[in-house]
Amino acid sequence: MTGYDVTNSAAVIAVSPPLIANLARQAMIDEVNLTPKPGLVDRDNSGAHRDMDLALFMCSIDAITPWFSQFYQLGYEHAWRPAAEVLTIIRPAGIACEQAMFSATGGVNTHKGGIFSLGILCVAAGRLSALENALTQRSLCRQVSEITQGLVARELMMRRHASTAGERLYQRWGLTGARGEVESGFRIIRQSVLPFWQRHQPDDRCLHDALLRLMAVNPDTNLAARGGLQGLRFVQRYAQNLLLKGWNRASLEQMDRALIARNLSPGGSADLLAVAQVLSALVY
Ligand SMILES: CC(C)(COP(=O)(O)OP(=O)(O)OC[C@H]1O[C@@H](n2cnc3c(N)ncnc32)[C@H](O[C@H]2O[C@H](COP(=O)(O)OP(=O)(O)OP(=O)(O)O)[C@@H](O)[C@H]2O)[C@@H]1O)[C@@H](O)C(=O)NCCC(=O)NCCS
Ligand SMILES: Nc1ncnc2[nH]cnc12
Repeated sequence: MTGYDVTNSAAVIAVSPPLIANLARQAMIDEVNLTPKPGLVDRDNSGAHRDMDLALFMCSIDAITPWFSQFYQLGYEHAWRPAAEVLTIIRPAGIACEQAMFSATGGVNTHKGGIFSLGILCVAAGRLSALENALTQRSLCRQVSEITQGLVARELMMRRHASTAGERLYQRWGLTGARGEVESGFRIIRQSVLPFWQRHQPDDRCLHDALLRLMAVNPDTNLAARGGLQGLRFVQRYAQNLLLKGWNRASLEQMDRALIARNLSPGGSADLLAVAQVLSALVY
């Protein structure tokens, strides 16, 4: 691992990956393999992307997921610190993980948001474990929110010059993107997805339903970056309509064609689907 060498950290213990790291890896694999997935990379096509495919996503996942154990370990080691100090401590590892992703993908941004959301989740799990708190949906999301409190104000509200898509979209339309979702403790997942998680359904139908529920409400900065607020609303309304009327594989394939034709990719909702799958494995 270049850039951020964790092997010299005395605190790093050679242990099997913690449960949360394994859950996060499996969730990333299940997300990209879910098919069809409107506008997104899946087993059938690359959605609204010309620079990535399923194989590239698997390379990205292999590069990223070893870091999840490091994130967990960092949360564990620094559990004695106030939550407000943790993000500064873990950011270098997060950025190093992004670099590992870019090295594996030849510079293509496959999982920048996924690294942030799932990475913070792993840090929070390590922190809870060190404090001997039970790992539940509520305790984990509360811990995620505590670690990132003030992130939107610090990094979006007070920033004068935008350097990323997310920062530009905040200045233009007030969209808080991944930062807002994480700082809320994954509110959209807690309120719009987990209460409806259909465990008794076949896996694909459960994940498709969850993805539509995310698309229906998530202010996804990827959609806004590609299609403006009109593009974001188009996808939200389309998903709301399918949830209202009922959907099947054919209607998802039709939505896929509609989003591809408009160059719309709900990448943020794809990341949140992986987060939702991890949380669904925990008790409430
Ligand atoms: C905190 C950062 C990650 C913020 O980055 P940024 O300033 O860019 O802000 P956002 O746009 O808000 O977020 C970046 C990615 O997060 C995903 N996302 C978007 N909206 C949401 C949402 N509402 N909730 C959750 N997540 C959201 C999305 O990521 C996915 O889409 C990307 C692929 O799609 P694509 O359209 O191809 O994207 P591009 O390549 O950029 O466009 P094209 O050029 O192809 O047209 C992919 O990243 C998916 O994951 C957003 O893109 C960052 O600043 C940061 O701090 N990073 C350091 C890491 C860190 O701190 N880690 C700590 C934890 S260990
Ligand atoms: N399957 C997918 N396609 C495009 N962007 C994504 N970001 C996360 N998962 C994705």
